[in-house]
Amino acid sequence: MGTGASKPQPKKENVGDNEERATVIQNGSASTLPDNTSIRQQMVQSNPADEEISEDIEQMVQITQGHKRSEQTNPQLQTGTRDALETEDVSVTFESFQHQNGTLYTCFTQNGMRMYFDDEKGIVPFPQELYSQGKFLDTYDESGSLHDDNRQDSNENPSHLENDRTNSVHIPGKGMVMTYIFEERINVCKYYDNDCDAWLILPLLWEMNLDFVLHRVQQVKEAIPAITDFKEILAALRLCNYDPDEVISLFFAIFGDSLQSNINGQQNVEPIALQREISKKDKKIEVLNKKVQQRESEVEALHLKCKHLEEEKRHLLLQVENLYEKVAELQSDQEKYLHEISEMKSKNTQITDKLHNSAPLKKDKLIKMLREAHELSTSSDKLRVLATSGLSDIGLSIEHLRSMVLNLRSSTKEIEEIRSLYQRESMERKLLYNQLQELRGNIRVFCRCRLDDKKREHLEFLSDEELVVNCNGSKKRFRYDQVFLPQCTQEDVFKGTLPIIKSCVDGYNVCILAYGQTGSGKTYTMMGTEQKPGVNIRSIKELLRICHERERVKYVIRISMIEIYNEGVWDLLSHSGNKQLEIRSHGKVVTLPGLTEMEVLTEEDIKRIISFGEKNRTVESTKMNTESSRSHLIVIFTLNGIDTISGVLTSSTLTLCDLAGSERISKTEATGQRLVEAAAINKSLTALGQVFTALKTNSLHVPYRNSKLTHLLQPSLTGQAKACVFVNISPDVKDLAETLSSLQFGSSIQQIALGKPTPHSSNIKLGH
Ligand SMILES: Nc1ncnc2c1ncn2[C@@H]1O[C@H](COP(=O)(O)OP(=O)(O)OP(=O)(O)O)[C@@H](O)[C@H]1O
Repeated sequence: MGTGASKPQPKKENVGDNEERATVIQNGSASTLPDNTSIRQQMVQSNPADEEISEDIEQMVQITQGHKRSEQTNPQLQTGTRDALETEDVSVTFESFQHQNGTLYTCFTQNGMRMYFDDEKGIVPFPQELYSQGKFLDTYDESGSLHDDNRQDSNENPSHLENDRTNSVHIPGKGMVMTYIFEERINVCKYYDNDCDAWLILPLLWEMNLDFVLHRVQQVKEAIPAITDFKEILAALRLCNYDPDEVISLFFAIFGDSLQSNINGQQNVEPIALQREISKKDKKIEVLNKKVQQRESEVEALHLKCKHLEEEKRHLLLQVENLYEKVAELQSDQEKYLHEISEMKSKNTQITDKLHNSAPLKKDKLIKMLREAHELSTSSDKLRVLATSGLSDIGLSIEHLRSMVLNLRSSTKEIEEIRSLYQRESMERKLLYNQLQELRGNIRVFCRCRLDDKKREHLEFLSDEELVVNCNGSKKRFRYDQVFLPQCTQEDVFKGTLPIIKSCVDGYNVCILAYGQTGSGKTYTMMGTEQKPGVNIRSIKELLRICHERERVKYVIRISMIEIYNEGVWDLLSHSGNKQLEIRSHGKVVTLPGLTEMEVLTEEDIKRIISFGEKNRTVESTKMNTESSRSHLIVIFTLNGIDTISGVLTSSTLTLCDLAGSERISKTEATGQRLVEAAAINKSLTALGQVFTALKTNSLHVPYRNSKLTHLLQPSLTGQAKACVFVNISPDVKDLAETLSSLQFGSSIQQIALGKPTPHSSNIKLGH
């Protein structure tokens, strides 16, 4: 650092404390004392309010110097004082004592005696009684180390310190770790700013121009070439007191062996950037997960509201119907009354006419007639009142009816609005769920090791994502989305496939494949046993469960079973037996005309149909003189759904594929029929590898048609699909070469993303 001789020296850093502290070291000679003007200048510079204290200090320094000088000029000085001053390293330490009433005392210790400056009395010993009424702030001794009477070492136990400094962070490979902002004394590179007349921190980029710093950054870079970001290194250097060794150990402690493998050139990935990327993705996944959950509950709420409104609408319609009936009844009553009134009126008229026209009547008859006329008039009045009230009832009912019809209209409108909102929310939920899947990768690769009591010292399972194979003294490390240890259950394994099975119900084509040498556990993983069912039965059970749960969508599920043997495609569900099929393509649509499809409603249906297909497979295998492990078994479920609320149609397929054994021809020493089989398997598995490679390199042409297997799987291995590959391995050391080859195959797929998946209307048409 280019600090000019005339420039003031930087003051000692006093981290996290506003109080000024100063230390003056006197090595037996007055000439080694720092210039007291300089000390004062530093203190004033850092805090002008402390000018008063600095004057005290100046006075004390003068006293100390005077003391020394007087000792030189007066050899008769008291012996005790002389002895004390003649000790080799006589030091004066300045301290600040904070009284609980806020008063700050500036003290100094000389010859073991703590003194302070009193305004009236001058320099006097520090009163004993004050010790319990306040505390000493931090001081530095001559070695530069910090003393603090009132604190413990902050490195020992951070938990007692303030809580807002405590936090946690996820470090890939280490999980969630606790963090704490420590308060430490460190070296800081500053420059002298003439304009401010102060020492300021040199910004990172300029600091890089200093030889001192550059040299250290270079040292770290040379030791760990994987860390290329110089700012990252410099930041670490700053925190480690510019000690490159400490930085190197720090990086190794954090990033561990991944740095080592980078040094050995086995990977090109920059670990820090990658780990940050992973961290970011993890956070994004977490946010998306929350959003998905939120959307799901919103969709559920809307669905409930919709149901409720439909119920209300039905209820209102019933009421309207009742009212119509009541109005009709009242109208007929009204007509009846009106009719009766008119009849009475005509009767009345007739009687009056009779009275006028008839010859003079007898008195009795006249009285009787008058009474009758009176009665008629009274009942006519009554009828009129009844008719009037009937009419007003009708009016009221009509009014009620009208408001109900209006209500009905508005609730129909509301239902329509909710329906469109629901449609939007459903789409959004699907998109979010899909984004989540995309982040995790549309192709997930799992490794599963068969359960075996054989020793497996050549296999080391580092975590549930990593395993190492010891091969002739060298170690090969493989990383997958998940590694299932031999003791993992069928349930554990199935859990890994759950998310993509859910996607299938949302309208995405999904494919689950098991790859590995013969006997490595592919069939066990896919089919399983009666007691321990594998992915096939569990996934379709889950499909049925989700379909059943989504009341608003009506699904039809169909199953078909295919075997690919010697590049021939066979329908295993055909009742006529031995039926070979042709694959046809129209653009991206793949069809298998004549393929048998059966509708399934329950788990029992599926078990029955699959066991029928397996029997067919065994019969055919016997006829063809082969073993089931020499062919690929493909079970396809087609899901057609219609959303009863939004009317949206979805169509998707779940393809479950138990591949033939992947062992190499050279190892099997096959001849004749076996050689033909092995060549066909080799061809199809090589084609599968080529398809994955083309996808990995984003090739314009993906060679799906190189084998029947890849041709058939095309809809499940394109941008619109999601796939999951199980790499099954044997723990037996004699299978080491095949294990390595399978693991390498899995690793090559691991780095592929299928592109952006989209739900679609069916693009694999079966049985037409
Ligand atoms: N994880 C496991 N736990 C218990 N048994 C297992 C496990 N994996 C495989 N097995 C058993 O190992 C034997 C071979 O497994 P499986 O038939 O599934 O192998 P495969 O890879 O399908 O062979 P192939 O290619 O010949 O069909 C079977 O008896 C199976 O039950």
